[in-house]
Amino acid sequence: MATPDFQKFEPSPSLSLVEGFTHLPNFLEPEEVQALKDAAAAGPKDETLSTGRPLAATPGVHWHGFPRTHSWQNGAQIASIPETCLPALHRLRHLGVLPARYSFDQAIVNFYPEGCEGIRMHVDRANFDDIIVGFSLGAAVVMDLEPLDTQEHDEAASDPTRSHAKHVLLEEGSVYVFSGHVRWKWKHGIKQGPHRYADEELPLGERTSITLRRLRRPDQKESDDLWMTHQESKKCAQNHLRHLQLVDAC
Ligand SMILES: O=C(O)CCC(=O)C(=O)O
Ligand SMILES: [Fe+2]
Repeated sequence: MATPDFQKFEPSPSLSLVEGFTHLPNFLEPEEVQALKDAAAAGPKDETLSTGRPLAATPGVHWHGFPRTHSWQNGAQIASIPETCLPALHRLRHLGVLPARYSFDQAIVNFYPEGCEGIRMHVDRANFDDIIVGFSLGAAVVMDLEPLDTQEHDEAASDPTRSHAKHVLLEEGSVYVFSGHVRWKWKHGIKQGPHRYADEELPLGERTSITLRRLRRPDQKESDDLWMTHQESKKCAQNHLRHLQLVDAC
């Protein structure tokens, strides 16, 4: 794979529509897009496939919306989702978009069939920590962002230079990062297609997103590894549970 050109991806303020939101179009190299598509097509290695959106409060890779029972192609030389995401996560860390020593332990692979209803406006659950990273594969869509606070909403709406809702074009290979204000104080969602962006109708097609998260735990240890192993993450979760039981018992 070619050496990445970090200069090319320098995040500029114009890429941040809302405080805490970073959008990096074309951030993934074509080889990375292909490797992620292959990993998504191969399906879960040993993780359970879910069709709805359960709590997903456990570490590992969770698969949502896949139309078929998707079984790992045994013996295929295909890297796992976390392994495939790592180079791009390293670049994000190098650019300062991800803080040093912040690690992930969960990925949600969402499949959106062509013309599906998208994903309703929501704030990502509080059992996930401050930073959520999303990779886009397949058809381009528009993600809507809207403040939760009606005051912020009204102020923005009365200022002609700011629209109360923001719209981001998520093309294949783009990466977005939610943290801080936008993570906790804004909601986001994707409407049913076809979408319009800059007066053009976007072609319909299937799309897969991969969002990387970290389960929130008070005793979270900092790590140089970008992906916390299952074992470490499980130990951390057990400690958290013990901590909660102790608190409950008091
Ligand atoms: O498909 C996307 O990029 C967004 C997914 C999302 O918001 C979620 O899984 O919470
Ligand atoms: Fe979300």
